[in-house]
Amino acid sequence: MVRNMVVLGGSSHPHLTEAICNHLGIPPAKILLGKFSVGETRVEIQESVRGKDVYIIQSGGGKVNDHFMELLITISACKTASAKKVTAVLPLFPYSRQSDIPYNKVGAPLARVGPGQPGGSAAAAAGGKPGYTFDSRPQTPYPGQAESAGLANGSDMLHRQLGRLQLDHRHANGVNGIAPTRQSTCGSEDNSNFANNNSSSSNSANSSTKRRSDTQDSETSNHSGSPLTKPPNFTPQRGYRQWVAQAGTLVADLLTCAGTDHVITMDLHDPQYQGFFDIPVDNLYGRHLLRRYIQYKIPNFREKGVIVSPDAGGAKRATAIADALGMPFALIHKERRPTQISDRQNATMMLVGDVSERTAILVDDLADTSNTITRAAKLLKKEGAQLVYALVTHGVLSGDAIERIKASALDKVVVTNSIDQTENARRCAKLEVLEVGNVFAEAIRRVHYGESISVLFNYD
Ligand SMILES: O=P(O)(O)OC[C@H]1O[C@@H](O)[C@H](O)[C@@H]1O
Repeated sequence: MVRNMVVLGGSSHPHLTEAICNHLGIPPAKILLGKFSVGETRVEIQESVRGKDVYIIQSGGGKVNDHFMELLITISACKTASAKKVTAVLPLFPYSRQSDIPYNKVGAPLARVGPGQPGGSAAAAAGGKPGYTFDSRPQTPYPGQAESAGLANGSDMLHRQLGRLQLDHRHANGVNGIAPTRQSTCGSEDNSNFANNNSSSSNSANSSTKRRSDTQDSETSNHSGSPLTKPPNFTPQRGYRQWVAQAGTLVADLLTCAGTDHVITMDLHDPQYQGFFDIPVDNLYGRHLLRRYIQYKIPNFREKGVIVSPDAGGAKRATAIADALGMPFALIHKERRPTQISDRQNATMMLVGDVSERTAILVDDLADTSNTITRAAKLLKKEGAQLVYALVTHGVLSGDAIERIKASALDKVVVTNSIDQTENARRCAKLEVLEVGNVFAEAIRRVHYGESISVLFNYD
């Protein structure tokens, strides 16, 4: 029984709150969570937290925005009720993939587009249904874009902002017989290289603004008489997305403003996200759980197994497990250049390493749509793997993820219950769930008594 501690559970994951409280030997505090008919969140803490250390359990899956708002209100309620210290326990940190720029495979927001629009798939065009694109929407501003239908249909505010950023359409297109030699920072491949070389790949507003004014300077000099050539055809460049919100900073600020004194989380997608806070953030590792699963549940893992990272970003995490278990390692490289490979599904993935006749064990921090792990599994089987496991810390499994897994080459998907998996496990026999309640309970206990958290990172 721990003293002077209150554990409050948000509505995202009651099972985990219960598991944590069981380990700590205290009941969860009474809290009323609901909604007013207008949809606003209602929180009422039904017991005293005065002078107590409060731990609020709320995870980032499911109705993530509602859960986050509920968390902020609960933190604030604890503070105004004179709690001594408030710790937000976020097994999956919400918005953690938006710590810098919006996530996706190529670094631009995944957007729905209508048939016939740039980026709309052929299938979408044929079926008349909207498709999805990894292109930035709205597109990177470029000369003349204000006249395009896409922008005309966009919000007025965005339109105005983009309009301010645009170069003179007539200059860029050589109307009036004047065309700049280097017309824009956000145009052709050539120009994109030019911009990157001069900006150390920074996307910040300042550097972007600077690049733009450099360009305008160069245009002016062109006007003053140097020989001018027709610019290359303009294609919008990926990468410059000044108008896209960087929600990670906002989320960190909101938590701090609401009154959070401490954050406990697990396997942050980007560990550097901790640096967005000026309060302590304990980022627990899920890999110990995954490692133990391999040791105790995967037959002949040492002789037959190979750890695979589905992308370069997860290589460090995967090699840590491979090294600890003395296992070989393979990497799937996502090739973004066009190739002649006829199998379009796998055209952008290449395997580095040998999985032939082996049990391939994919390791990743999270599976959301499960596109990554299902595509990786297909490739691994094609390369001769006998069995494919996917071991991921956070099973977000949104949208059609469960159907995708069921239909995939994956033999087993192992996730922790950092997000509630009750329904997913019921729907998918391939899914196995590891308990994280004990890990979080021990972290909470250690934080509460001022004991070392790092020992939690070292256990086998
Ligand atoms: O392909 P889905 O499951 O949607 O997304 C999961 C991938 O996206 C990345 O951020 C994760 O690290 C993982 O590799």
